[in-house]
Amino acid sequence: MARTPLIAGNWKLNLDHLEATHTVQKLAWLLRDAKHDFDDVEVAVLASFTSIRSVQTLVDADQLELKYGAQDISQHASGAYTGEVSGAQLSKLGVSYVAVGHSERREYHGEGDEVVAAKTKAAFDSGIVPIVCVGEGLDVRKAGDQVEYTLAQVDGALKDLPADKAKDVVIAYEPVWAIGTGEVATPADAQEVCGAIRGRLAELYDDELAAGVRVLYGGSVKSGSIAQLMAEPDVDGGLVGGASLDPEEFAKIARFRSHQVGL
Ligand SMILES: O=C[C@H](O)COP(=O)(O)O
Repeated sequence: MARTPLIAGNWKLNLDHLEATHTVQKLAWLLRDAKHDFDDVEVAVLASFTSIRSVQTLVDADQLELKYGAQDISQHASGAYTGEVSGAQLSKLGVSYVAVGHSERREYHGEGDEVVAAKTKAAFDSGIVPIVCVGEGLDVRKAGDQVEYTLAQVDGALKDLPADKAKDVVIAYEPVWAIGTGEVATPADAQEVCGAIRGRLAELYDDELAAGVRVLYGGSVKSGSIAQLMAEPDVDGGLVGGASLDPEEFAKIARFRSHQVGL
């Protein structure tokens, strides 16, 4: 089954709404004439809550072929949860994607499997596709337990998720030791775990569902490394942090096909 590659930029705690507007304008301009190598690649940016409305206005007004999303979602639908943002609120802003279970949420906000599963469900309940982030830390990698550790996170995030939702989930394998460190996983490292994730999806659901789910790699992705990562059979895109703040670099990443070997 053909999977549409997804290149998603996670801006994290960067860019106010004016900077976000400028970044999207520049990105759209850089990608405007990329039709030949870009047609079937989806590009998205995950903005701070304060920027989403501005990004929406721009994307709608200029009919940009750019998706956008949020970096977090409340597990609750409404109520006395000060500071939280619900799926319904995000959905009203035309959000397509939301990151769930990012390692920075797990580490700094104590989000464990239960919360990640609840947020995954909350996203689907509002018609938003969750990008579920999983991946091991350095100690786990050194012990050689990266596959087992990451698959346990996949099990936790998808617990009780029915197949009609799971078929649309996006999973991002982000080894924590590669995030923001400049140390990108080798294509073989990425493939090992991304392939195992697809295998686990086949066990949890079935082969057909597993074959349709997009599995991204994240961790110091740059324009110089994306093409080789994308050449791996089970890597369907990138979740890009730092490099997504630079529209020129991010556009180059999105146009990975133009610098894939042999093209
Ligand atoms: O969500 C994105 C990842 O945390 C990767 O961030 P990075 O590209 O800055 O390493």
